[in-house]
Amino acid sequence: MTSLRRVLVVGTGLIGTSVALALRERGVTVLLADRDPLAVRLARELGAGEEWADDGPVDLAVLAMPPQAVAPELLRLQKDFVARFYTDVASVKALPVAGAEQLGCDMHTYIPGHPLAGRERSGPAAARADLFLGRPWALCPTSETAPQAVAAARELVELCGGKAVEVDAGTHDEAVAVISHAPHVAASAVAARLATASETALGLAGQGVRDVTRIAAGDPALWTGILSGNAAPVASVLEAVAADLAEAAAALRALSSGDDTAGERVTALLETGVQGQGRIPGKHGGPATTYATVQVVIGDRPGELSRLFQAARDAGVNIEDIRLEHTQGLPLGVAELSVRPDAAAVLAESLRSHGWQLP
Ligand SMILES: NC(=O)c1ccc[n+]([C@@H]2O[C@H](COP(=O)([O-])OP(=O)(O)OC[C@H]3O[C@@H](n4cnc5c(N)ncnc54)[C@H](O)[C@@H]3O)[C@@H](O)[C@H]2O)c1
Ligand SMILES: O=C(O)C(=O)C[C@]1(C(=O)O)C=C[C@@H](O)C=C1
Repeated sequence: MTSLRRVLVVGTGLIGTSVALALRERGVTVLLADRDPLAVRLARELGAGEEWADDGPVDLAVLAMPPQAVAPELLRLQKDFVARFYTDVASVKALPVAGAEQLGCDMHTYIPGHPLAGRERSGPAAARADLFLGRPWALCPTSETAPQAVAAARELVELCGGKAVEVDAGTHDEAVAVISHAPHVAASAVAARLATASETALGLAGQGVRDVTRIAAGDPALWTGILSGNAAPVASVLEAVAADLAEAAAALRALSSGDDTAGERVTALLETGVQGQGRIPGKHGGPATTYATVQVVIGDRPGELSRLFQAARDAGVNIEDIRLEHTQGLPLGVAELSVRPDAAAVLAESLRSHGWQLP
């Protein structure tokens, strides 16, 4: 078993700094590098580690930069014998592997990786130590990757609280086209309609449109790199999505022209959607759990959420998920707490008895 004592993070943006923070919490010495000195300084100030001064090799180097930058950077680091092993976190895997092979990188010490966790914000300020907790983390060893490199990456994943999933690079890229990359483009297409929507329409926006478009706020430059690095698989999924959308539009057009039978064609798509959505595994990769929700009115002021969490803790109830709905123009909102079904009544009663307002 390898033991990661010193890890170098190259690229101290959202993912690199999150990895660094998670490792620091587990007592690992973390060194930080980025081509942007401000990103390193901010990561350092956030407690993610110390600036790398090239003072002796590290156990593992984590390359956390845009996909197209991974292979050239790997070559540069390997030439300087910076680390025993190297991994990356890029959202596509065939591209950096092919690039590393073409550039003549040492493929024995390189273990390609990809944590399936992220945010729609970039940079160190958005980093979180708990970002990877319970999340899948793909590891894509090539036929040349040394078993010790795989063990080092597995230890990294474990230290960050993720769940390692070994899969080859091609299968990974096909999979993420369906579960991440095409959904991002679809979210952008829906969000693009909002760019010209009326103020009246935007003023009526509820949680639905927020849920569907959250990821569309991601960095366009980063996402152009991701999508172009997985172009063919993403194009195939988008063609299927476009065909479904065209069919739904045609059916609704027919319905509006008086063809009452066309509604069934829409229902068919909605039903397949329910089926597909239900197949997404639940939290921590286990089977999907149906949680009960408890709604609580909360004031829009500092400390209100932590008071609510404390109240749930006092009631002995674990909050599985939380959603906040803001009430426009009012200094309050509604927190929707997802809890195990058998805990919902206990939590509701306890909150009421402590003066919380439940609608
Ligand atoms: N954003 C997500 O949700 C997410 C999730 C999982 C994986 N990823 C992958 O993680 C990687 C980083 O994404 P991010 O969201 O942290 O981006 P980010 O923009 O927050 O950070 C990227 C950092 O890399 C630095 N950088 C770029 N080229 C460099 C180079 N050659 N050498 C050193 N530093 C360099 C940039 O200065 C920046 O600080 C990408 O490959 C992305 O595909 C992103
Ligand atoms: O939750 C988000 O904000 C994400 O963008 C996360 C997400 C995803 O699609 O699940 C996005 C891209 C990454 O490669 C991995 C994770």
